[in-house]
Amino acid sequence: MFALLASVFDRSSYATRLCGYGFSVILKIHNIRLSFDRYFRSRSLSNNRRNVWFAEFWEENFNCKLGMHGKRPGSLKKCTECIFICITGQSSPQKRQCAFKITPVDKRFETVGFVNGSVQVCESTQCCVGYYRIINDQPRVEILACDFVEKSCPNDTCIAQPVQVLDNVAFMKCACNTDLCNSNITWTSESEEPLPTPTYSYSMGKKKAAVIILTGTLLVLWLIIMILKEKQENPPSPDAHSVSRLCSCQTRNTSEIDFADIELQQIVGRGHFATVWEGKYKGSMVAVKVFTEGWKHTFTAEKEVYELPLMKHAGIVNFLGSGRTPYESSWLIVLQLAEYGSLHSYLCKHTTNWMLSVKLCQSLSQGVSYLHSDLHIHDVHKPPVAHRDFSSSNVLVRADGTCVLCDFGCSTILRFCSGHHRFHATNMEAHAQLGTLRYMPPEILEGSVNLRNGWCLLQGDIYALALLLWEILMSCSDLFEGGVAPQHLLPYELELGADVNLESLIQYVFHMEKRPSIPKDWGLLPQGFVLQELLTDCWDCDPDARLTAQCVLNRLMNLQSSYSY
Ligand SMILES: Nc1ncnc2c1ncn2[C@@H]1O[C@H](COP(=O)(O)OP(=O)(O)OP(=O)(O)O)[C@@H](O)[C@H]1O
Repeated sequence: MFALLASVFDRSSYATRLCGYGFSVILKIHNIRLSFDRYFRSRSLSNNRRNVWFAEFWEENFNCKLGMHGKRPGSLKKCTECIFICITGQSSPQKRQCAFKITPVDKRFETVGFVNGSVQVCESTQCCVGYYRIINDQPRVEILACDFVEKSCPNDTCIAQPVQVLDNVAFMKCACNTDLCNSNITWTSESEEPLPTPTYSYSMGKKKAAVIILTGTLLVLWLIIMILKEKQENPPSPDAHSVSRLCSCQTRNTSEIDFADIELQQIVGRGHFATVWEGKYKGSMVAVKVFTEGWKHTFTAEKEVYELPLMKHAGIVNFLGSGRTPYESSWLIVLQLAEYGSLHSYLCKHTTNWMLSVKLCQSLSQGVSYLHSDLHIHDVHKPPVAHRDFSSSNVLVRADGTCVLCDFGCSTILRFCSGHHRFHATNMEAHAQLGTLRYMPPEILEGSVNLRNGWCLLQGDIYALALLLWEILMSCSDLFEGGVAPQHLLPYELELGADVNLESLIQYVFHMEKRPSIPKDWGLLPQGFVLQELLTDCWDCDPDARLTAQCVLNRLMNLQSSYSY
């Protein structure tokens, strides 16, 4: 009985808000309502799968299929909790959701929020709008979307405003302030009364233009005077320019490092583009990445990522500055030293226990989540960055057992500058296939994605993140019978050998949809199923079905609190 009521309430409370159908149960007794609220808010995709109404609700609203692993028929993607979290914006579930539909002629509304199928999550407004064209006295949907800017929209249903005639076409507009309220237009008798067609005489237009030009000129003059005055009164301090403002193309000015202040001691790593030294700088141990002449573009690309605003984070290796060698033939990036070196060398030398594995996995996911985040703090903007070359050689381990991300030479900054669409990959390298072969997602191996689409690049990172999590978990002795973890292997090393080639990877990962094997021992462990599900949801062959890094982190947090040794 309770379960039945639960499903009814579950459906009604969401359905009336999201779908516009169903019914509401209003419980008068406050305490009962509170406990009902608590119960229903605790329901999620992972703990409510037996509730058939809930499943139906997810499948209908997010156009996905529940409980599908491996192959999926047709084009339906698998439902994940992140479908909801992604469309509602990772960190702000209270963002307004509006029904979304646009005609091909007006694409401006695409940019005012994140679009997922027929739903748009508004970036900066609480108002949904609907524009209907009146054809043969019938309204035909022209645009359903979030409003351009925050305007007043006091109604919670989309009540049609009186008909307007523009360019001999009759339009009707409505605006409202509840989720998906613009999917239905409400008619009133006044709506049918057309507003007088705005008519502008030529002379009126000219007068108006003159007034606008005059006001504009005065305004610009006033602004110039104010800026000059401000500059005279407050000369810029060195700090005032440490973060440039307003546009996501802004960078942080960092200090040039004088090579004479660095004492190189020993080589700690070599990559394709650079040699990394352990050294001393101003009394602290640092890592110095030295790029030789031919790799200036990689140096510049990597430096650009480190110099983005708000890039200081516990999950990203700390960038101290950059410089050149005395004879100007090499470029340097100076970084905080990660005491254990790369994750790969760490896992080759150590097995871990459950707590340490969770710590490594969590800090790694935290770093990826931060790197992918689109952050606006006051007027400073950190755009999302797709790493594009995750591997256990490009993740470092610090002395406290946490992971930090490094090596941004292949990364793509997903700019949002004037003239570019949201999440647009703007650098030339973005269009090339980059990264370490073994960690490339199937869609990139096979070449079936548009590499200009920033979202696809982020989804590619999640696939590689899954392989990294697998590597960490495979070294966890608590996850194996007898407490003995196997020798560390790279992903697909067991199946395809130490030197994988493109053809065998495409065949195995893309056509056969195979992934690194998950030990049978995990089936016997209480957390084994959750871990397996986490990995399969991240390396899913359908990139849209993959979790976001924030979801991965949330799941790992739950895991840590649920299982301890
Ligand atoms: N901050 C650091 N602290 C300690 N070791 C580091 C640090 N940065 C890099 N290393 C070591 O140097 C190796 C190479 O570094 P990195 O991946 O940045 O170079 P790369 O030439 O860009 O490599 P790739 O071939 O992966 O592109 C790492 O795998 C790691 O072992």
